[in-house]
Amino acid sequence: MIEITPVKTLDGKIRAPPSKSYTHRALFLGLLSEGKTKIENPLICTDTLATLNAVRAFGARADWNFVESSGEVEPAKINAFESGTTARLAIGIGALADGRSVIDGKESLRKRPMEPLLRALNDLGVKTQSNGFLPVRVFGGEIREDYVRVDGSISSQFITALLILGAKVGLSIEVLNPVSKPYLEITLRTLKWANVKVERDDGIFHVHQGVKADHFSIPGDYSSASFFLVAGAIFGKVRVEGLDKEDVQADKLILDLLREFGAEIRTGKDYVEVERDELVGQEVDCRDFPDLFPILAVLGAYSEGKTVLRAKHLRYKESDRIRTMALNLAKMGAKVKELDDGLIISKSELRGTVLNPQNDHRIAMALTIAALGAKGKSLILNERCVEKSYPNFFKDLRGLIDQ
Ligand SMILES: O=C(O)C1=C[C@@H](OP(=O)(O)O)[C@@H](O)[C@H](O)C1
Ligand SMILES: C=C(OP(=O)(O)O)C(=O)O
Repeated sequence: MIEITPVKTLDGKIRAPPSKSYTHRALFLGLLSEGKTKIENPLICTDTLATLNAVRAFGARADWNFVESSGEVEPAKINAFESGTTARLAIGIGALADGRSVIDGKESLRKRPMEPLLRALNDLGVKTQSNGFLPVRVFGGEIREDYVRVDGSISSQFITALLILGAKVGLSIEVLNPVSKPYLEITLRTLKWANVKVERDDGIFHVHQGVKADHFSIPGDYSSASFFLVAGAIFGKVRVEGLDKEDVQADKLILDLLREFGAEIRTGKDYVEVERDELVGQEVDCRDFPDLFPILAVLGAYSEGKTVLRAKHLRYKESDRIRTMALNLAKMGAKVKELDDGLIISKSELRGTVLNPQNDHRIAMALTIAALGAKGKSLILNERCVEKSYPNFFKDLRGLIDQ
């Protein structure tokens, strides 16, 4: 556990870690591309280690900065740890391997749904075995159809998995009720960098066969940066360097959201700076940026009036993020009400206490920021869960406080 001592103000800068979403995609597209693919500035964390291990298990020679592959995929046993992105993308890639692949994970990942992707693979003629959750067995090697419909109402990762599969075999993918839509833009952008041709026709993606990935340069991660950007809005001024203003990441929307809450935002060539101003609560549909939900709930606790946050699929992440945030913020004394699809939180005087993020990295990071303004010290249990996406989070926080 780690003790968090409240701060009076923050005024400093950090450098954003690389993007987890881009790193996953670069590694898997390197696997599917014949030859050597270079990866510059990859994120090294538990989730991307699961993907690096998977790429090796599927037959490539790979390390953090390169993947060398025949372009073919061998049957493999995959342990995705707790990485939903790794598991879903690996299940799709298992359809290419001539034989049986087994994709499994641990703890929270075994509770996260896989069924919409399995149904899509079955419709393509790929045999799978599972109860709709991990472990999943995929009997690959024969894809008999080139058109598939997929339900995107629980996760965009099912669609990303099919888009990446389509780069090898050619697929038309009809998407129903998509959530987290900007993550599809990240997928399309990395497919473009891998010279994959994709045509869009309303809700249908036509992915042409053929992938040649030579080089990826991973941009800064807005999801990880969001914790410190919100800290700037609440406690003073924070500059985050290494962020690309032109990026398509879902959580780049934190900038517009912070403006709507009332914070001062300044941007430069590769940085974003947030400064405290009068914060007023907002009603936000978080369906397209689910990873911002935990830190937006904290922002709501420091904003005048009420903040309403909604996104039903938040219950299917590393924890039930609606319940976990509501319970912990209530324990801090926040005025918070859990809804079926989100929560309502009002400006509250928070008090330090023992906080349990339920092993969910984004909850641990959000509660840490909440604790910085509480009355009295807090303890965060199992804080090492942040290593899933942001191993240097507490180091960066200490650096910011010491500036
Ligand atoms: O495609 C990706 O890289 C991700 C998609 C999102 O998941 P959902 O599409 O399941 O919401 C997001 O929560 C996750 O952190 C990463
Ligand atoms: C949910 C997340 O990632 P994944 O779905 O890959 O586990 C996350 O990073 O918050």
